[in-house]
Amino acid sequence: MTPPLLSLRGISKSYGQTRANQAIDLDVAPQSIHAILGENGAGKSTLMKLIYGVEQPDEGTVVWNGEPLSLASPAEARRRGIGMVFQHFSLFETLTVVENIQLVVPGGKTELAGRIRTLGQDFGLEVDPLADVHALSVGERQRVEIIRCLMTDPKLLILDEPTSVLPPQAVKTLFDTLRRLRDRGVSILFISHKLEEIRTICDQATILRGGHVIGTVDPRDHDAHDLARMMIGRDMPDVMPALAMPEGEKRLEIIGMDYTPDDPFATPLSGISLTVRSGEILGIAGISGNGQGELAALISGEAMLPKEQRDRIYMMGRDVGTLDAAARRRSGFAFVPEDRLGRGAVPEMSLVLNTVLTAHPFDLVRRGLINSAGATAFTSECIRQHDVRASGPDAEAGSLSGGNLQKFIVGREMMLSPKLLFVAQPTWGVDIGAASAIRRRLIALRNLGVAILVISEELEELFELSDFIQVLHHGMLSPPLVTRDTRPEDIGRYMIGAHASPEKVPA
Ligand SMILES: Nc1ncnc2c1ncn2[C@@H]1O[C@H](COP(=O)(O)OP(=O)(O)OP(=O)(O)O)[C@@H](O)[C@H]1O
Repeated sequence: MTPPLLSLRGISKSYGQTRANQAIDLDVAPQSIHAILGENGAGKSTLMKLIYGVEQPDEGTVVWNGEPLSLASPAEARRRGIGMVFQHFSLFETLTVVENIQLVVPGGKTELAGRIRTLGQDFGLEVDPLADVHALSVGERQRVEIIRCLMTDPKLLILDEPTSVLPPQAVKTLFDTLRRLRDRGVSILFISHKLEEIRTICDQATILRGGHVIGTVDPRDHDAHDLARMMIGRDMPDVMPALAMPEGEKRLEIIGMDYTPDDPFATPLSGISLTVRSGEILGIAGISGNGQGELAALISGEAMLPKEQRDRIYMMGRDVGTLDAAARRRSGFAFVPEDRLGRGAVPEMSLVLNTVLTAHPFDLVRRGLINSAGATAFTSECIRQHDVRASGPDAEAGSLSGGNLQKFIVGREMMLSPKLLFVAQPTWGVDIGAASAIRRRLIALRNLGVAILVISEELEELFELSDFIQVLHHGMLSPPLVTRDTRPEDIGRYMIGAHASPEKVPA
C-alpha cells in the first residue's frame, strides 16, 4: 500500500475546558480527495488549523511525506507544500487579480499574469489576471484564491466549505478542477456539510463527533442518510409538512423600489416588488453579490431610501420608509442578518448581552438597567430550545463554533414572536442535523401564521422551505414562482441571468 502523504497520530487540542480534538488519527493518501465531516463544533476547523500551522497541537505526532512535521506558522506550512483556501475570501477588492497574487507570490506582473493564465487553462480556473477583483463573481474570486494557493505548488490543499458560496453551475466547474488537481498529484482535504457533494467528489471521508474520529469510510458506499447518522449519532427527523393556509394579510410589501447605493461596489436595485403574507414563506434565490446585501439593508432599516421614495416598503400594512431599524422591530419585525459576526452578534460580548441587543423589549431592560436574571433565563431557554452547544449563557459569542452561533442568532430572533421574520442564509455553515431543525422551526412558525422572508443561496433549502421563490439577479427580481410548480433548472436559469429582462411583478 502506498504510504500516506499526511499521517496524524493521537492529535489533541483543547481550548480551556473544551477538548476540540481528542486523540485524532488521520491518514490522507496521495492523490485523494478526503472529506472531513462532522456536526457544528465537532472539531473540523480546529483540525485544519493544526494541519495548516495556524495552531499547534497539545499532543500527538504529524508525519508528512514520511518525515515528522511540526509547523510554527501557515507560512511554514506553505513552504512545506500545504495550502489552504478559507471560506471567507481574503482578496483586496480594489486591486486586480495579479496585484492580489503579487502580494504573496514573488515575481513581476507580466510573468505572474502568464502563470495565472497557464494554471487557469491547466486546471479549468480561467480568470483574467488584469481584471479588478470587485468586478468578479464569487466563483471567479474563489478561482483566484485557489490559483494563489497553487502557485506555491502544494501537495495538499485544504478547502473549508468551498461550495457554500457557489451557485450550482460553479460547483460543477470546481469539482472538475479538483479532480484534475488530484489526477496531477495533489491531495485535497475537503470540509463540507453537503453530504451529496461529498459522495460525488470524495474518495474517503473521516467523520468527527465531539472531537473524536468516529470512522473513515468510502463515502460512495454509504447514502447521505447513513453519513448523517454517523455524524450526528441518530436518525434525521423528517421534513415538517407545510399546512395549507388561507391567504393571509400582507405583512411585507415592496412596491417598485429602485435604489442606487453610495458605495460604487454595491449593486443598484431596480423595480423590486415582492409581497409576503401571513402564513407564507417567500424565498429569494440568487448568487450573493446580486443585490442581496442591499435589499436586506433596506428591509431591515439599516439603509434608508432617499426622501422622495419613502413609500415603497410596507410592514404590517404600514409605510415604514421613514422608520429606523429599531422602530421596524417594534412593529413585529425580526431579522437574522447574513453576517453573523459583526451584525448578527458582537463576538466579544456574552450570549446574555447579545440576547439583550434585540430581545430587550421582553422586559430585559428596566429603567435603563439590564434585568440580568431575565436576560440569563431568556438566553438559557434559547440555548436549550435551539440546541446551542456553548459552555453556558455567559460564553463569549466569539468562542462558539460558526454553526452554533448561527443557531443562537436564529433562535433568539424566533423567540421574539415576530409577525414578520426575515432570515438571510438561515443555515449557512450549520450542520445537517441543525439545519433540518432550523428549517422545521421556520415551517412551524409559518404554520402558526408568521410571514417569513428567506434569502438563501442554497436552492435545495429554498425548495424545502418556500411557498414562492423569486430570483435576484443584477439587482432585479424575477416574478414570484410557485415552488411546487417550479424545477431547480428554472431557478438556475434566472440565477445566471439567462432569462430575458424579468417582467415586473404587478404591485
Ligand atoms: N479559539 C477558541 N476558543 C475557545 N473555544 C474554541 C475556539 N475555537 C474552537 N473552540 C471550540 O472548539 C470546539 C470545536 O470547534 P471547531 O470550530 O473546530 O468546530 P467545527 O467542527 O469546525 O464547527 P463548525 O462546523 O460549526 O464550523 C467547539 O466547541 C468550539 O466552541
